[in-house]
Amino acid sequence: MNYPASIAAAEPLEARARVSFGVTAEAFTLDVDLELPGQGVTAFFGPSGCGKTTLLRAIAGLEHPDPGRVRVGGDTWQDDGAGIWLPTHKRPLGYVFQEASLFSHLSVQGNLDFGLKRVPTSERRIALDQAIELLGIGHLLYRRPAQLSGGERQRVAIARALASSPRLLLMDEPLAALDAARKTELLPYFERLQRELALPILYVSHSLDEVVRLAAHLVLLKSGRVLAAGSTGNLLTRLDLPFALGENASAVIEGELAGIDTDWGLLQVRFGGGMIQCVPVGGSRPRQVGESLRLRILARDVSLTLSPAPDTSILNVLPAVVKSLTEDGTSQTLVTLDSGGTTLLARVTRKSASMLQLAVGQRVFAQVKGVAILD
Ligand SMILES: Nc1ncnc2c1ncn2[C@@H]1O[C@H](COP(=O)(O)OP(=O)(O)OP(=O)(O)O)[C@@H](O)[C@H]1O
Repeated sequence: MNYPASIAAAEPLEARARVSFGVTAEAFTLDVDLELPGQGVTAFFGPSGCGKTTLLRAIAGLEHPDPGRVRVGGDTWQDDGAGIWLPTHKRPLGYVFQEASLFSHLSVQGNLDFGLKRVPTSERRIALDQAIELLGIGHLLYRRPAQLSGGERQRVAIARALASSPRLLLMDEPLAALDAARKTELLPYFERLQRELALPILYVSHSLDEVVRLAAHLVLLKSGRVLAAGSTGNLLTRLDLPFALGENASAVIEGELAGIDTDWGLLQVRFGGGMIQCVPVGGSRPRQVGESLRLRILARDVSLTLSPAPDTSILNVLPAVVKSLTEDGTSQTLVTLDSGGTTLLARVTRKSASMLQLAVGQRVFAQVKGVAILD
């Protein structure tokens, strides 16, 4: 896409916001001070009512934080100290909601033109046909919103947001209103957005799977405060946060495509702990050696041995060191492992942990049964 390198998000996004509603026992206060990557997807995650939407609205200028400071792509949208407050319509942002709010009396093309008209030609950083191509809606341009599926409507809403050449894309549960099949259909488009657009995307979701798949960075909110913020991989494996002990506990590996094994149809991904071979599943796009890849490994898909088994169908056996052992109070033990600087999780039975006499600092081999490619 034609976002110039200067906007290519070298500048982090800053959001300091305090917003209070009500004065009774029901009162709610959002109080955050965040510095976020200026590129890629950052997810806001947390229980219902923790302030995710309020935070997006504060950044958009739909709430007036006091105090507040918002900086995006090197521009200041709010700074109380300097007396700066840009109203929402002056902030170059796109806002995508759960329900696509398209104009029903206009065709798809008419809706897109509306987004385009908001921006003077000199400030256009994205061409309409690029937005159309990116969201795969070229064949829908003459339809009315009522003639679109829910997923198509959402793709048009995103293309319309992009047509206004935003420097920031805000997405508030954009998949929540869609059924599972439509969600699966839409996810690759979201992945394209973050891969091909050099702008930050702030993404609110209730679905941890969605967050892990799309967001390299995560902000965990609780009761209006930031409980934790950082790379998704780091937060997922932290034992003081709710993810690691959950049913779908997992680790994320940041690696690089080292080779493509065409004989066996496998991708070879190198990371700090060695090499992982994985099956390029789903509608995988063509891959290039050297590109970055994120992999997800569920704790329940990792078993441990003290020496590599000679006869096994498991391709990925990674040397690792035990970092911690946490019993869940029943029959399971969660083992955190260091594999060349990357944290992996393994869930084994308490009995197995006892039989292997697992201890912190011990060298083991992690047998990885399943690997999912995230982008
Ligand atoms: N305009 C308002 N006036 C009063 N209270 C509000 C207002 N907007 C939000 N709240 C309250 O602020 C709190 C945070 O709401 P918010 O919508 O930001 O939460 P959320 O994390 O996005 O929730 P959900 O996941 O359910 O969408 C809630 O307790 C909500 O009731």
